[in-house]
Amino acid sequence: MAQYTRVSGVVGLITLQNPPVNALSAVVRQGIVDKVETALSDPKVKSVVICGQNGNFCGGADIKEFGTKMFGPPLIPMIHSIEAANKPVVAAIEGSALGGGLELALGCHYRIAHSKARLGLPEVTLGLLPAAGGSQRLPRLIGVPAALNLITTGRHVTAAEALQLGIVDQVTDHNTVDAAVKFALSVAGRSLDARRISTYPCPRPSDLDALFEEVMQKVRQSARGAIAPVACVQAVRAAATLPYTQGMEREKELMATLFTSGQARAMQYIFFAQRAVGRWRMPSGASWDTSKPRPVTKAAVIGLGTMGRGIAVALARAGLSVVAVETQEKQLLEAKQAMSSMLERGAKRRGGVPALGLISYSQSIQAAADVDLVIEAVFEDMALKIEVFKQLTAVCKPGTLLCTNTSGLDVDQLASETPNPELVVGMHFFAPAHVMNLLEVVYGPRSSPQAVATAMQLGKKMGKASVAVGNCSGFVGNRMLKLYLEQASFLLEEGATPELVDRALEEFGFPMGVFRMSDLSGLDVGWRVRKAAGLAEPGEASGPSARIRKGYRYSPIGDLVCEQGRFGQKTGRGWYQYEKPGSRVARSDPWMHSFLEQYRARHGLVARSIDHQEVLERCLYSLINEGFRILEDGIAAGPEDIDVIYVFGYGWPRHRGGPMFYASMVGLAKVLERLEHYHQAHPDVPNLQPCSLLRRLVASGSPPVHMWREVRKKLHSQL
Ligand SMILES: CC/C=C/CC(=O)SCCNC(=O)CCNC(=O)[C@H](O)C(C)(C)COP(=O)(O)OP(=O)(O)OC[C@H]1O[C@@H](n2cnc3c(N)ncnc32)[C@H](O)[C@@H]1OP(=O)(O)O
Repeated sequence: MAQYTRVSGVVGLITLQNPPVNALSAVVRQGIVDKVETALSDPKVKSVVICGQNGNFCGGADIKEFGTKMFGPPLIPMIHSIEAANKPVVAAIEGSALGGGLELALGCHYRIAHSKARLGLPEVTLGLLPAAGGSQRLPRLIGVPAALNLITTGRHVTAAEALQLGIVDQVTDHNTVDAAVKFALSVAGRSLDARRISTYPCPRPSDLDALFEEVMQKVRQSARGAIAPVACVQAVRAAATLPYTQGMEREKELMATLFTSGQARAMQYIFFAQRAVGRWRMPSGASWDTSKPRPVTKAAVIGLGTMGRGIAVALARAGLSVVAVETQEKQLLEAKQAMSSMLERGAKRRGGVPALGLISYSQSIQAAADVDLVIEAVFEDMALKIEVFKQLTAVCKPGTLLCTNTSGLDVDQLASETPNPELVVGMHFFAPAHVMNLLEVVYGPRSSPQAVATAMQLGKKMGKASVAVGNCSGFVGNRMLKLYLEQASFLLEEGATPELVDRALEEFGFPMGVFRMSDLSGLDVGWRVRKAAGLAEPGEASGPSARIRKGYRYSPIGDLVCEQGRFGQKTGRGWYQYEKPGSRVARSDPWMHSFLEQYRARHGLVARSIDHQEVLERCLYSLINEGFRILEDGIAAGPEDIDVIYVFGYGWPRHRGGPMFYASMVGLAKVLERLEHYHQAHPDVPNLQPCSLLRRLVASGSPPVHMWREVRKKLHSQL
């Protein structure tokens, strides 16, 4: 709703009231319409200020209303009536003015923002476009190039940037409502002819066609099949080429297509999933609302390889005091240099001061004596990690949380080597750790809820989507990835090329196909893991047993490629060839094609034609099937956890909502049928056998994603 008061005798103050972000629900819209009318019809009122309750202007349309029947006054006429008012209306922007919130502010005649406010049109991140006039007013106000940038990326700008761009008229460090009221008093009675943005001509750059062509090309390339960014460009083009009313018609048309699209549903699902994972729950029943995190102001990072460096930088950026420990002097000096330039580059990009002073460096683990939390980031080797944990136990003050950065080692085994296993959790960061926005917080059966709460809060402070998951080999992300990689290798054996597989996955929306991605991360990492697990065997054995391990189908192709010293980009050769070691542009490699032909010939395999659909079904459905197993095992609390992990950590296209959401969009019955089909065709691949939760969900009528937890609970209670 909205509250109305008269202040300073002549200013009508309208306060939006819908905690926590004053979203424009039907009741709020009705409130605004009513209170604006009251203010405009009151002869004592000379000007109006619109603000939001609790230091937050407005987080935009109420996203929860999107899937439901819309009630209440629509946004567009509401904003028009504000703009058409004959008394000045001033928006007092604190907190955020996003989406419909900024569109409301653009309908006002003036905008005053607090210096800490954030403004933006993030609709594109929800699969939409700013369709309450935002796509038509913003270019008229700040010009086409700047508006295109904001609308197609959805990025939030600071008050300072908003002032520079001309979105706001004034920025204050003091009470924003007071400043807006003062401003409203100063402009009372002034002509508003020049303040109605919809009446402005849209500034037309001379090279309009070239500009739109360039932006459209860029957007199509980075959108990877997402339709909203393309529609955003089309809407801004309408602003630049059509009169306002026709532009509004075009905006409406484009929005109608987006609003009901599966992509918008997927992106809105991810918006809420990202928030839902913060409400974590452990199988013991302990949860986010019953477990209080410990304060962490000082942390240590042990081991300054690639991961350790990124983690230490991310901690310092989050404002923590960091002790960075590396026992090798040369490594320590290199790390110090690299981390300083990472911090400097980051500060330059974001604006601000690099947090160099927050990091102290040491060669001795003793330096971790007084920290609240340690993140061990040494080499992925259990014996080494156990040794480091022993030293930490001897050195650290009692109660220090011991976290291990591992991508799949047994957190519980490590915990059992310490006298206080309840203080041990896994923190699986993704490389580069100062850039990637995902963190898997891994709890073992003995991790205390407080340790989990602390790691989750720290992850949030570091700006990462943090997901609490149970302990198993590969946790959630890598456990599922293993099956995806495995299918990709099988497809090569059966006749596909790396190019074909990658093209199918990139057309689906992944930024890189599986083989290009493996070349980027380094093929030797997985090879080492397979050797340690007794899977990779040296030499080019032939015959049926060469492709069987532990009774099941195994593809040694990746091992053979590594035996050639082809580790990907870093060696200039992998699944593709590169101009030189370290180059990034993957080029098709005739060596690989003849290697695959020889491999098939040696193993008596006859290449067959494989299409994109088979690539997608085999790679994605096997990964999804493992996702269902993970839910069944209780390793992830719900499908949202898996989807957030995949969208934030594994490049799953956001507009497809994550693997579990995607499965529900495809139809669970179809996924089940295709898995059954492929399992019949490949009975030596047990992972293709559909898991019982998937079968159970199909048997219960394929309920929507948010109901899967219930079905799983019933399944468990019957076991
Ligand atoms: C007719 C169609 C018109 C469409 C135009 C639009 O306006 S589309 C919406 C555009 N707005 C946005 O995309 C903003 C979304 N919100 C945010 O980015 C952030 O919430 C925030 C405003 C920057 C605040 O961030 P903060 O970290 O402080 O809080 P949370 O993100 O945790 O949010 C708190 C709870 O509020 C819920 N929520 C936030 N925004 C909305 C919204 N627009 N509609 C409905 N609900 C919203 C959010 O889900 C949190 O609630 P939970 O119960 O915890 O999920």
